[in-house]
Amino acid sequence: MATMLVFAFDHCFWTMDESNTPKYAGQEVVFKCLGEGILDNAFQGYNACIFAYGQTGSGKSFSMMGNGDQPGLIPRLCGALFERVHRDECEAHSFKLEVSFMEIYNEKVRDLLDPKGSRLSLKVREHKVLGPYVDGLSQLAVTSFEDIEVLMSEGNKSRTVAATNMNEESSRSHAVFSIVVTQTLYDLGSGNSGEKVSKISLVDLAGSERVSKTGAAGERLKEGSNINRSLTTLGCVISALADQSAGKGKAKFVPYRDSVLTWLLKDNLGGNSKTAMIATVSPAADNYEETLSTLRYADRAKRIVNHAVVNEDPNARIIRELREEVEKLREQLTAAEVRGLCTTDMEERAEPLPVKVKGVTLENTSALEGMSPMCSSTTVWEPTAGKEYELPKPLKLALAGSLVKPQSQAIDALHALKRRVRGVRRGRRT
Ligand SMILES: Nc1ncnc2c1ncn2[C@@H]1O[C@H](COP(=O)(O)OP(=O)(O)OP(=O)(O)O)[C@@H](O)[C@H]1O
Repeated sequence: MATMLVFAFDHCFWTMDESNTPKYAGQEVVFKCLGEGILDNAFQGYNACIFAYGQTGSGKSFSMMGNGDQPGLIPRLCGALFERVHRDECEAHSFKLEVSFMEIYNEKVRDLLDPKGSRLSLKVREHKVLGPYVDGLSQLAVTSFEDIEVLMSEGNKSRTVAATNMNEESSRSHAVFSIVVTQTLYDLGSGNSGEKVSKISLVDLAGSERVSKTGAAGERLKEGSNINRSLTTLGCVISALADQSAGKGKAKFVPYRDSVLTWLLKDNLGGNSKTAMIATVSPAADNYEETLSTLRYADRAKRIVNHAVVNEDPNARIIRELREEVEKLREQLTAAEVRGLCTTDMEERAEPLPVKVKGVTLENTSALEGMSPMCSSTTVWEPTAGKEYELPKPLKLALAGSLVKPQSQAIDALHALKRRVRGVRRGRRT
């Protein structure tokens, strides 16, 4: 009897035949599904990560980097990142973007953006607060998408690739492309500022493979066993974290340190990061074992629950909260204007007042239902009728039979906001 295996996933992208338009999910579709969410998270101040896992030749590099005609997630993300930066940049909000690109080859870290082009391996160290990091890794400031494009292309050229039986240009290393986005928020009134930092890590893993299939010998064999070692450790880390998330082994040891890859991705795998995994599988007939193994990996990874937090300092948090409040108030005011509901009367009233329209007093203001008047304090302009109605003071309009006072609520909230700002400033002075 056939066994049915069930695997969980969030999206499935079919990329086998471009001519099959209804089914085919191109690079743009993958970006819209995964990339845009990751970008939103990063702008909110969360760390974010996408990593691609799969058998050699199954499309990891294609998904992450793509090619000239079909750019993958990394270039699309970078393009969209700059679009948003240019849209949001203003006097009260500035951005700093820094890029690094490294590969982990035979358990050693190499800087793919080293200006001197040295192939020296760099040391991994641990910071008490920030966790594991690569000592001496270039972190280059970029101000445009073109800057990033140049760095990407330089880095890709330096990557260790080789031909195997299964892929002419097989990545023999794990590549980690990172962008650190630092947002500075300024409170123009008080001159205070705060920072929000997020790190986006985009990881193209080396292919999982069976030595017999890749035809590896000599140097390729050594690479292969190191690749498999780090991917096996990744599997163990994912399993331990999945068990922890399921409450099965709270104190279960997570072997992050058993490979450089898992050590450096510690936060992305089980900590402060919103992480997505792309599992690539190939339709070739004899790939059953590899496909099964990839799906098992992905299924376990999906069970991990990370605990991401917004990386912001206290000043940035206060400025953000105040801005959110101002935004909410603006929305309330706009909604009031759009719905034509306004009041010059700050006091609560249970009943609508009679409204005088061109000398005629309307006892029931629901007669104005369906109109969309634009209000000033004493007149109502009804654009479709081309008429201006004069209104007595104090005034309150009730459309659709309901009495609301959005403007007064908004003003109350603004007063509360001002009191809070004053309180914050006073608190900071003392
Ligand atoms: N969805 C796809 N559409 C078109 N071409 C693809 C697709 N996926 C992969 N390819 C092509 O297949 C070849 C192998 O893909 P790729 O290099 O991305 O595999 P990989 O998983 O990164 O392999 P490795 O682990 O050996 O580096 C490349 O020439 C790539 O352009």
